Amino acid sequence: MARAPRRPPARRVSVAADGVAVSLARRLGAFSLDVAFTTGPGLTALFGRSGSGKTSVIGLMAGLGRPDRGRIAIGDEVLLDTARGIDVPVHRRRIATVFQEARLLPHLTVRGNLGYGRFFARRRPGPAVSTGTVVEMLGIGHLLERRPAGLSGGERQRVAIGRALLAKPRLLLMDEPLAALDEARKAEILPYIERLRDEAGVPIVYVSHAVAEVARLAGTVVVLEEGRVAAAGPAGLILRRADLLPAHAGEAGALLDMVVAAQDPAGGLTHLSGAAGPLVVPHLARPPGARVRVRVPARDVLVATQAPAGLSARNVLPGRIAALDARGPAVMVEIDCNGVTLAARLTGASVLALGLAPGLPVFAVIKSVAFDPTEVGSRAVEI
Ligand SMILES: Nc1ncnc2c1ncn2[C@@H]1O[C@H](COP(=O)(O)OP(=O)(O)OP(=O)(O)O)[C@@H](O)[C@H]1O
Repeated sequence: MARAPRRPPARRVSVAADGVAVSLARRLGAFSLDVAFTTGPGLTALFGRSGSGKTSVIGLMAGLGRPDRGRIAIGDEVLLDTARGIDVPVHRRRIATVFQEARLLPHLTVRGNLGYGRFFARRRPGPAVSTGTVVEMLGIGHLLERRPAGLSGGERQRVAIGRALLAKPRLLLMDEPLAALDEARKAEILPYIERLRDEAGVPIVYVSHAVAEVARLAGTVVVLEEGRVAAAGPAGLILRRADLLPAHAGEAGALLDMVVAAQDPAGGLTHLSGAAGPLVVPHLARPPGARVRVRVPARDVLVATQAPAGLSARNVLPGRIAALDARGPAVMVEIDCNGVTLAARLTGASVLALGLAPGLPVFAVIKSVAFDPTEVGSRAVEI
């Protein structure tokens, strides 16, 4: 069995100019929360299994409870510092929260609910985002005169996001905003959250326990386990490392930033290009030139030491073994494909039989069924 060299600890993100620095400690009955992390300027996922403390962190950040010890700063503005006696009241924190349930005001129309968000922005400094911009970004123009009861769950969430944005927040907290929606509604709302991330200019802290959702949306991932930060860093690094995702190790995989190169409607295929090499995936309804993020789960990658022939898989990328990490019966193999790291999950026996070792030239074979169109993210900017 291949033994991996000990890895350095997870890389941590640096504090961006408008990033958020959080440290919070609180005892909640038998549960003790003690976390410290910083966010990037885009979307940071708070990721962990049920009961790891995600909602508790969001609640303390929103000011819905007080930590025993803690500090929260957005850029250089300190909202909470228990050591210095600073505790900015909730209504002056300018942190907006979107919950699982949209919590719209039922007697008001969508327009009225959005107006309610604007009401809070009146005396807040900085340029106001226009209602028209928010309505367009979230695709809710046709809903303005309707009441919440007549909207789908996904539509209600889009209105709740719009209302939150119109309150001119400095930070948007989203606590599992898709959890109450079925798969079709989730697929419908994800592109709007991507636009929000890329266009609204407000940092987002997004709670989720779904790898696919985090892979699609996050620039930075903070992994919580039993009230502690188990790992934090760029999404591409955290999500491919089974050792950093103990509760989700079987779902580890690489994130590839790619561009739609060409469509092949007759074959029902889309050709993607990226630094790792070209990939062919089932048809994606995106125009040529669109930037996408593709997740390649490690369990869907095979490793060959010679260029495979007579293979039905279309996606074969040359590379070199970068690292081997034995985890129980499985070995996580990192493959450097032209500067992009792919991960493959092999058995120890396969690693021995192939004689895999760092530096060895190999071919990563990706089963094209690995590409689920609903898992492919859009990105207008680097995330
Ligand atoms: N007020 C409280 N008193 C006692 N225990 C609490 C309190 N609030 C939360 N807890 C406990 O803290 C732990 C973390 O809960 P939290 O809701 O933050 O987790 P989570 O990661 O958001 O979970 P989920 O994904 O299920 O929402 C749980 O064990 C919960 O029972």
